[in-house]
Amino acid sequence: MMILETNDLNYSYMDGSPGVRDVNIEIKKGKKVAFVGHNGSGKSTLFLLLNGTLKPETGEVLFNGKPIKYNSRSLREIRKNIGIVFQNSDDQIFAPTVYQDIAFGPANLGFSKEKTERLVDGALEYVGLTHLREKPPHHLSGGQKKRVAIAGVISMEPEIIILDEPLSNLDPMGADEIMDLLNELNEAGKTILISTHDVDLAYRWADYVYFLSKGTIIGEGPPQKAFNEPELLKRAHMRQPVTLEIYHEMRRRGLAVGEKSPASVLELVGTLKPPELMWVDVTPGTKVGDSLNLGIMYGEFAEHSPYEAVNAEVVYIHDDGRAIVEMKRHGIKAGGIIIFDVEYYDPAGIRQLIKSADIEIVGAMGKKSKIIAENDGIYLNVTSSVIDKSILMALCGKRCLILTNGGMVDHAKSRIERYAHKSGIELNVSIIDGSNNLMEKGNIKEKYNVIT
Ligand SMILES: Nc1ncnc2c1ncn2[C@@H]1O[C@H](COP(=O)(O)OP(=O)(O)OP(=O)(O)O)[C@@H](O)[C@H]1O
Repeated sequence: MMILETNDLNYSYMDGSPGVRDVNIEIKKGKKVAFVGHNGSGKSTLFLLLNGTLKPETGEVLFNGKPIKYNSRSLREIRKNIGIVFQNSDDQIFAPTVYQDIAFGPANLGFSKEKTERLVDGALEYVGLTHLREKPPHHLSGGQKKRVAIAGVISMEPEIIILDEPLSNLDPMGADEIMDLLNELNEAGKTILISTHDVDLAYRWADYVYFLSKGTIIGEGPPQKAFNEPELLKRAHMRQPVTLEIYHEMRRRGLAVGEKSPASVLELVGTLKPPELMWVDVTPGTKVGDSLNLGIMYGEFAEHSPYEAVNAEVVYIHDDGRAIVEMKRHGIKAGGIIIFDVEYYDPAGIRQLIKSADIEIVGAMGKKSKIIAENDGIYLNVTSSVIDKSILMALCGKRCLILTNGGMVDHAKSRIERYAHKSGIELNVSIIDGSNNLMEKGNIKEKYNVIT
């Protein structure tokens, strides 16, 4: 059964502006869905209809199979279960302190003072804003305000979270943090809907995409299919995502293999076809006969062993600092990834682990892990797209540590397993959590024979 669906939804504004027309959508529980469309295409109107803020002229919205009724009881249930985060946080945040602002929702639902306090403090911790509990929200940065607005919604424990343009006005790091948070909420079972003009974001993030134009759904599907329809993109006033554009260009030049469009940089790298002779940029002083390290080949490209390091011998140096090199391969072992559940964190243990397992790359997913690492002065090499970047590093022989917690531990494991299954590469992966005593034994390298 669908968690949220609409039947022939129609809505026009009082002044006659058409909001949405004949909209039919079906959202499965636990999915990440993006609504992509030009300015004024009806995304915000649709979102307000989905959580009962607007009442359709005709058609219906169904939550868990039941049509929304526009009486106060039904609307209360809907607003509790379908939280909406507005595009402009200032439209949502109004109380004198961050705490009071987040408490507004649960208090309005009639929860006791104790329950409200527990929910608000939980939400504040989740979004990493506990230290700003008593601050006036209008003194916060754009990214912090966005997190207050998200905390206000999650404090009501909704099943669905809708975010209208969640990344507008955020800098790249702030945007990564919000997406990280949304992925964490999704891993915890929430269904997440966003609207966006950002095709790159919709392409890499969503499980399913709807394209809107002039209030109507003009196309839909999994991103790898929908974004490969040039006519649809044109009608939606959208362009192709950069990853896809590069992939198609590489294919045209015979540099990529495989039929399935890559969804990420990781998958794009997987399509690369290895030439035997190639041009590369070289540093001044490089001589003919020098050896360069170019990365790793595997699967159908590895000729003699499961993984092959590709070195290249310089055979010709051109005046402009480029050289022609000839590929030389030798079999090696790929690196590995340790997933560390920070619920079982202790500062001395983690430093010992980094040292004894020769960890070269440390990444953190989720606010809690980042705060723990920051407080302990642990340098984080990677803070966004952590799983994919760790896989890329492991493929180049590096040893990586991912700090995370909660549902993200299993998510990281299954993402790496899925990659290993699809690509046929066996990556060395291990989890450190409460179920093993690796941290206590002192000699992690021996106990932890995964990374060698
Ligand atoms: N309060 C309103 N009163 C009258 N017309 C409105 C109102 N809000 C939106 N509209 C109109 O409804 C149509 C859909 O607007 P909507 O805000 O839903 O689009 P959108 O896709 O969210 O746009 P954007 O990407 O710019 O946020 C537009 O023609 C818009 O002018």
